[in-house]
This record gives sequence, C-alpha cells and structure tokens, in this order.
Amino acid sequence: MTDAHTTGTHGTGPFIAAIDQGTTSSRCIVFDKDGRIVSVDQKEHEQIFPKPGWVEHDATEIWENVQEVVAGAIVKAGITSADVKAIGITNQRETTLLWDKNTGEPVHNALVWQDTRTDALCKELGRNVGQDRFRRETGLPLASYFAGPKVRWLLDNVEGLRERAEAGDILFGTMDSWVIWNLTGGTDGGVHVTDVTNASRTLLMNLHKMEWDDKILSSIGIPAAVLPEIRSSAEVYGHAKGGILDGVPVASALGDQQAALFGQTCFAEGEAKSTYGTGTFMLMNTGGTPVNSYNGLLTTVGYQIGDKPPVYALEGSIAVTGSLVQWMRDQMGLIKSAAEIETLASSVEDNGGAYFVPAFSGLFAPYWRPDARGVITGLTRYVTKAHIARAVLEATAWQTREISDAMTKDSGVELAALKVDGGMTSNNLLMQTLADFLDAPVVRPMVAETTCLGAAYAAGLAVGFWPDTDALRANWRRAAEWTPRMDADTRAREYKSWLKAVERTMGWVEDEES
Ligand SMILES: Nc1ncnc2c1ncn2[C@@H]1O[C@H](COP(=O)(O)OP(=O)(O)O)[C@@H](O)[C@H]1O
Ligand SMILES: O=P(O)(O)OC[C@H](O)CO
Repeated sequence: MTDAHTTGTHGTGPFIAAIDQGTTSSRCIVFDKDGRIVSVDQKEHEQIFPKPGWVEHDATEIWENVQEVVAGAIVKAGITSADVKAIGITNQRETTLLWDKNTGEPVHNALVWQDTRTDALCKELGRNVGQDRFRRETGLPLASYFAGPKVRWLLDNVEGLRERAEAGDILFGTMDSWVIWNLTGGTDGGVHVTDVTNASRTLLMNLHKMEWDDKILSSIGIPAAVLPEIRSSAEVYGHAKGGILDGVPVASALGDQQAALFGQTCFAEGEAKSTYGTGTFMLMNTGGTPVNSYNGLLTTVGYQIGDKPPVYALEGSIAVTGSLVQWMRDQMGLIKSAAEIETLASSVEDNGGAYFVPAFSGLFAPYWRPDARGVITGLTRYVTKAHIARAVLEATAWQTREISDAMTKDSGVELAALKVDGGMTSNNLLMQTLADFLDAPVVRPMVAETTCLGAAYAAGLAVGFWPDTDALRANWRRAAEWTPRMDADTRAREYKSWLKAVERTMGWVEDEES
C-alpha cells in the first residue's frame, strides 16, 4: 500500500533527502534549506507475528520499499540526483538483521524491537548478577528490547549460522546498517557501518569509549566478525551506487528517536522532546557526559557530529501509546478512526474513576517488568466507553509524567517545557492533558516530521549544506502550545490513583509462562 502525499515545492534547491526506515513504514522526505518539506513518499511493510510475542520484518521487502519511496519522493519533487546534496538515514532502532555478505540475502527475517522471544535469554544472562549486569558499560538493562540478545538468538537458532558468522561470511546490522550497505552497493562494495546512536542500543557498545565491548561480546556469545564499524552520526560513509540517487553522499545515520531530538533542535543540556507514535520515547539532552540512571531510564547516545565529542541523552521508552488507540479501534471496535478517540473522550468531564495501564507486553521505562500485563481498574457501573477513551489518553500522559519525574531525579533538571511530535500530537485533548499532568508547557513545531528532519539536518551538516547547529535552530518554529490548567490537588490525587493502577499490573505472568 502506498500512502503518500506531496506538500508543495519550496524554493529551487539544492535539497537534502532523508530516509526514515520505521517500524510500520519506510518513507523518504526531501527538504529545502529552510527545513521545509518539498515532497514525501511512504510505504508500509508487513508485520509478521509467527507466535505470541514474536514480531518480524522481511528485510528484503523493506529494502525494496526504501528504493521505491526514494524514487517516489525525488520524482514528486521534480528534481534529479544533481539537486540532492546528501542523503540522511534514520531508522527504527534495535531491530536486528543478519545477512550473508556474499549474496546479500538475509539469513532470517529481522527480529523487531518489540519482539520478546529473548526474555528467557536475558533472564539467564542476568542470573545471580542482576539485569543491570552491563548497565555501567552500555547504559542499558538486560532486556529483550535490545539488539545483542537478538543476535545471539539468531546465531543459536539458524542452522549452521554460528560457523558461517565465525568464518566472516555474515554481517549484523540494525536497519541503518542494512539500508546504508545496500544503498552504497551491497555485494558490490557496500559499506558496513552503524552510527553511535544505533550502536548504543545493542547492549554491545561501551558508551564511554564508543567501541564494541569485547567482554560483553564474549559474555553474550557474539563473534566480532559480524559487527559493523561504529561511526559518528554525521559524516560521509560512502556514496549511493545505482538507483535514482547514484553518486549522492550518504552522510548521516541516527536512530529515529535521536533523530527527532536532533530535528527538534534539542542541542542544549536539559532540552527534551517526546515522540508520540506507536510507542512513545522521551529523550533529554544531558550534554557531554553520560548520566547514569538510578530510576529506570536508559543512558544513550544523543548524537555525534563528525569528529566532535558525542552528546548523551537520558531516555524513557514507553512500549504502548498510539498502539493502544489502534487496539481500541481494531480489537475493541469502540472507535472507527484514531482521531475519533478525542471526540469520544471529550464527551465526558473526566475518567469516571477508571484507569487503564496498557502493559500489553510488560512495562518498559521506568519499570522494565516483562511480567506485567494490562489492566483497566476502578470500574463501576457508572463507567462508559467514553470514560475508558479518556483513560486511554490519560495512560499516555501519566506514563510520560513518570518518565519526566525519573529524568528530574537522574539529571537534577526540572523540565521547563516539553517539545512534542508524532501522530498522537494531533489530539488536542491529549496534549492538554499532558501539560496538566506534567505541570509544564507542551509545544509542537511547524514541521512535525522531526525524525526525517533530524536525519536531513545531520546529513546537511556533514556536507556543509548548513554551517552549524545555530542555523538549524533558526528553522524551528512553534505551531502550537498547551499550558497547564489543572489544580495541584487534583493532579496529586489522580497521580496517586494511576500509580496504584500500575501496581496492579505487576507479576501477572508467572515465571514458567515467560
Ligand atoms: N488523533 C489521534 N489521537 C490519538 N492517537 C492517534 C491520533 N492519530 C493517530 N494516532 C496514533 O498515532 C500512531 C501513529 O503515529 P505515527 O507518528 O505515524 O507512528 P509511527 O511512526 O510509530 O508509525 C498510531 O498508533 C495511532 O493510533
Ligand atoms: O519506528 P518507530 O517510530 O515505531 O520507533 C521505534 C523505536 O526506534 C524503537 O526503539
């Protein structure tokens, strides 16, 4: 299915093209010098669910879609490769692929970040030492979310793969590596690289040295021969070989959430953004030193521009937000479109006493509890579907509040304002609720496609299209702002009830089931 639109041509170029290889779709956006969208093309790919908790993507389909959307965006813009100064890459993070470097064929479907098949392996790796075994080096807890354990699972479960990997015939990559390798020629000299932001999500990179960690590699059981070279987020990795952008420099790579941080121009310490899509990811720039989290957040790389020092971030990842709205639409049939949830929820004054904690695949930040499952609590005969709709929206806002609290505890920085983006930010009630629960202003920029914009900015910096980050800041314009209206007593009372509801989710899955 192609779901694409053009938003009108700006200026005469030159331009930067950004590829966003996301969880549900791949898209390509062409930007002009003011950071405005010139053209967009987008295509969804299949979500493969072989067993409960398993989620896979066909990487060959994804690469075909990427080529199609790049061509689509360039044709819609009415330009040629000569008008494109650089290509930037951003991608769904953690999703793990192994492929044969001689044939270019994936050895298995990609294991998607949401896939929980490595829960037992992670538990085993943490036995006696705890789930924070590699946190000091990597900034991450041992969890099925991250790439390293997924690589191990593939090496253990695909017949003969470990021997081929040890012999140097197999390449590992997250989707950035897969796209860049193919874009730069594949079996005909493709470059095998990843950037520091994507590498920081593998559980395999030492966050302080920006190098693969030999000790962790041997603890998890991954041969170094499969690994890509770790590079900065903004530099020329190679040039496109073949295709509509033949010869154009491939000049940036950032995980999609870090790209959104960059696109929102959160370049100063303490600046934060939250992206509301299928899941929600809040990142705060913490400057040049990694801040350890003692409150369930991830320490991650925000970005690194060329040979400048890396900039770190704290991240709170929420697995289920927009996907809960989809669930209300597709599984429950309570609404016909995602947008309808706002109308339904606005038809009542409050949640009627109901709280919905969507721990559908356990809880991510700040709990990291694979044994949690979803609950709706506080039910009485008074509660209607409109109250549930309200509780659905409140769930996203409360989860953000919990992460914001954890960020303040870990960083010592009080959130001055939250920059938001993503599909759910078109919901005004949700945005107002968010401002109310956070007790801080919530602001949305003119260009809501911050993920692609961030990748374009990084690529543009690498080739001198933009001189520096100050030039990028000048492009950021506010489109909407919501200020808190809730009184402190109500906020405190409601927050307490929410936290009580969260407690009810824990320990639902018994050990043997997980
Ligand atoms: N008006 C709305 N209110 C609430 N949720 C919405 C609304 N519009 C879209 N969504 C949700 O936002 C998500 C899509 O946002 P998007 O940023 O495109 O996500 P992703 O990049 O993760 O695919 C979907 O999960 C959808 O349910
Ligand atoms: O592709 P998205 O927008 O769902 O983002 C996925 C995240 O990168 C997962 O960590």
